Amino acid sequence: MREPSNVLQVSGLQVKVKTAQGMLPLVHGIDLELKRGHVLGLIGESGCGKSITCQSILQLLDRKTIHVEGSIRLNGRELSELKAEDMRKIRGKEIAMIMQNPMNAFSPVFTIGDQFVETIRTHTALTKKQAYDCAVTSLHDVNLSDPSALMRRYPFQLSGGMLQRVMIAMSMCLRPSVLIADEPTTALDVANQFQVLRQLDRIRSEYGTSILLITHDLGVISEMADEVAVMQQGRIVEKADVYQLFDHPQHTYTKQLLDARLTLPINQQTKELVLS
Ligand SMILES: Nc1ncnc2c1ncn2[C@@H]1O[C@H](COP(=O)(O)OP(=O)(O)OP(=O)(O)O)[C@@H](O)[C@H]1O
Repeated sequence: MREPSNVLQVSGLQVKVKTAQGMLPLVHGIDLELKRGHVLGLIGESGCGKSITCQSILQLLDRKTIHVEGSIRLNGRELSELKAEDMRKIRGKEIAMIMQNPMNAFSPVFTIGDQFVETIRTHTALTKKQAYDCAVTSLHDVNLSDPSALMRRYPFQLSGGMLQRVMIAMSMCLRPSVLIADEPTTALDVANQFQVLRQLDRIRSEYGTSILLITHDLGVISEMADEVAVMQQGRIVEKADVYQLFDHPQHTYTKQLLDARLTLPINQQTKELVLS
């Protein structure tokens, strides 16, 4: 069988932050490959550089204080050379992100409905009515009750977990080739974790979207990921197929992460729900 091609190819990504003491490296030349329709899990301790890696891929970091080097190819197109304006057109439509702090992704002065419909219409040829209908249907699919009322609310009236689900619903309408999901289930209760994972899996299987999934929950990784990259202090220390990683971890740090999982009561309920 032919191997699926890489939709996202990150090579030699370095991120440095300007400090009073000079440039401080946060990410040390990492490589990541995400295949079409696959889920790549990115795991590692808090502060190891997972979120900053994702924000670099999407060029969301402040260029005045953070310096990014390396190649980021999306469907063969080099993103690091694009102008900010061109990158804005790609973000959301071709590569989207569900943020860990979703409040930052919304403007406080417009309703969820205005922002949802506007985002869809910026990237698609849908009419206002079609965009509204798509929004309501997908909000319902991510288990948000009374979607029509929710469309009239402002971001500050929703919890972080609700806003994350609004972002997933937007992706269901936009169907990007790559979706970066940064801790998409952390802020949710068990039933909603299950619902979100199911919808992410649906985005992948129905639209062929590739997902870069960041989570501390190894139960979620074992259920969702095809490949896994393990990050430690700004470096990728191990990359493997999910079965290989769980059954035959190679790096000491990976073994420590897996051992910690055996001693912690990690989200067994979610795992059982996903498996059922
Ligand atoms: N905008 C920023 N400016 C300067 N330093 C930053 C910025 N964002 C993150 N950092 C630093 O970069 C390092 C990596 O942070 P990052 O948020 O990527 O970690 P993470 O692996 O995603 O952690 P967590 O799992 O807790 O979300 C940390 O030392 C953090 O303090």
